Amino acid sequence: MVDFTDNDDDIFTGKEHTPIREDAFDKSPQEKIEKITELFGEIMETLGMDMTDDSLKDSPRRVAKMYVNEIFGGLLPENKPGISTFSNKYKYRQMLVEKDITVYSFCEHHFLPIIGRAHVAYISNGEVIGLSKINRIVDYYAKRPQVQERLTMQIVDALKEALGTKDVACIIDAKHLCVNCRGIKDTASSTITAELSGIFRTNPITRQEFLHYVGSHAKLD
Ligand SMILES: Nc1nc2c(ncn2[C@@H]2O[C@H](COP(=O)(O)OP(=O)(O)OP(=O)(O)O)[C@@H](O)[C@H]2O)c(=O)[nH]1
Ligand SMILES: [Zn+2]
Repeated sequence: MVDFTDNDDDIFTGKEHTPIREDAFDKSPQEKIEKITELFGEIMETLGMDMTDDSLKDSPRRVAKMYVNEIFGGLLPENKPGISTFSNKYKYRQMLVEKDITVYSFCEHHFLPIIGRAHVAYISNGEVIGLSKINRIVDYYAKRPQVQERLTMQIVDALKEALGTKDVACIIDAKHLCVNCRGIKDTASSTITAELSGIFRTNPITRQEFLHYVGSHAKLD
């Protein structure tokens, strides 16, 4: 069992915490795979699938492994990426933007994909972060059942903590398959969320500069 009380992951805390129970880690990942295999098999049975069919018989285990190890791997705090920061020796004082970060997440209402791009910016307060770590942070929080608003806030919070600055922003532009392929079936629409902190919130020029770099037409005022 993971001792969550000693974990600095924000999975249990903060306004944007992922709703997860305190006994979430009582079962090991392998135990979760076994249980989900059993339960997903029942779903397929109930739908009337022939579970002796060659192509179907291993699907429950495939889905279980995919849930635990891959698409919901961000529910395990031990998968949080190690974030290496360096001191800003070269005194770069401008904005850094990591744009067009691929987002694959899953809507917590329908468990269908959310597919899009994240654009992340920060202004160094003495520390700089390895670029790929920004992509890794996005990926870690995306790999949970999510709503896009919370995902956007979790990314900003993780970077604020890692970099020791409030000057962090994130915009996500994503398509929700629960809107596109079922229900209202609007294939054209996408969703933009923006979490702007520190100077990105207080200074319109900084905010416009960020929007200019990411080429967003979003009107945030
Ligand atoms: N705010 C927010 N809503 C989301 C997100 N992903 C999906 N939703 C919405 O969650 C809502 C769930 O609404 P319900 O009425 O309970 O579900 P439903 O009957 O399947 O709704 P329809 O999709 O309209 O058919 C839907 O309107 C979804 O579009 C998200 O990231 N943020
Ligand atoms: Zn949905």
